[in-house]
Amino acid sequence: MDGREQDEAQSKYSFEDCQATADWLLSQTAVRPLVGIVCGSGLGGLADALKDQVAFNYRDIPNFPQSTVHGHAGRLVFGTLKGRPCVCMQGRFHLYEGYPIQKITMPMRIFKLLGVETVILTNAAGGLNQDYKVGDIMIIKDHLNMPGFAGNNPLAGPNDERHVYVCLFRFGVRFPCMSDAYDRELQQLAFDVGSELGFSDFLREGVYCVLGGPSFETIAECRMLHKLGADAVGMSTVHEVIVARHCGMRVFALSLITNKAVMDYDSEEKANHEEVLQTGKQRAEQLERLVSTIVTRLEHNNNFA
Ligand SMILES: O=P(O)(O)O[C@@H]1C[C@H](O)[C@@H](CO)O1
Ligand SMILES: Nc1nc2[nH]cnc2c(=O)[nH]1
Repeated sequence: MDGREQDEAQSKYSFEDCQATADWLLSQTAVRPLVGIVCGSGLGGLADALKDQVAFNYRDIPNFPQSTVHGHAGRLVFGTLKGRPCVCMQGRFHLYEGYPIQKITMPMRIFKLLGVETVILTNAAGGLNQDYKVGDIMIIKDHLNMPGFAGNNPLAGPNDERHVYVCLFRFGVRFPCMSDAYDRELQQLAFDVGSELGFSDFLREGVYCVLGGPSFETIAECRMLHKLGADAVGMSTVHEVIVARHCGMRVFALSLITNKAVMDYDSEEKANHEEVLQTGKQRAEQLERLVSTIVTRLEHNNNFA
């Protein structure tokens, strides 16, 4: 996209558009969520854990994109997790679906306007770290934003300063900090909860690298990403994190290691989406317990970036 196209894309998802969508949702449900959850590939079962659900198909929500990927149901579910009001995206959007980056991250701004304070994101990822096993859950402590290196950042384009000054920092500043993108207290909380639940054997922490997809990586690419410091590779999350932090929400993110990245020319293994969904099913119950227990321990947050 050139600069003009980027400006156009950005203006299509303006504050007013997001506000209209948020107002529509708030008029349809009495739930006032403080926690927003994004389910990764094959991890949509998390949404089923919500009680007293009010659910919307993405196609029925004004201005909302549509899910096109198998394993992403395309529903926005409001409800409570152990009494805590939540909203859960059962299906997310990816760059490779052909959407502008501003569109795939728009739900983060909707979360903000709904009153969400803490965002919990999950994804399926390939393990680059040689100590990782399929089924491990990696607490994301940092990221490598490869599309961002090439100028594809969800915050590119005009920054609506009006809202910075007039609307109580609803969106955010021109140059947001990302060295504190992943909340350290929440990472510690996740380790504590994981240990109480007996999950320590498969709980890790590491660096997630986002690529555009949809092709999986070559062997040379996996080797390079590992050398650059990535522990896991995927096709999502980072863009959402940037927008969530831009508008001042606290962020916690998890990768389920659904497959081992192929690093060796002698290997017969081949990354495939069926394996990704299958591993999601196998770890679904533990992931759900981990996330719902973390949610019950969250404190109120006013951490504006
Ligand atoms: O939405 P996530 O990041 O969990 O989805 C990953 C990346 C691709 O969409 C898909 C590949 O199997 O899983
Ligand atoms: N890019 C990428 N995304 C994934 N999502 C799940 N596994 C993988 C993988 O190996 N590579």
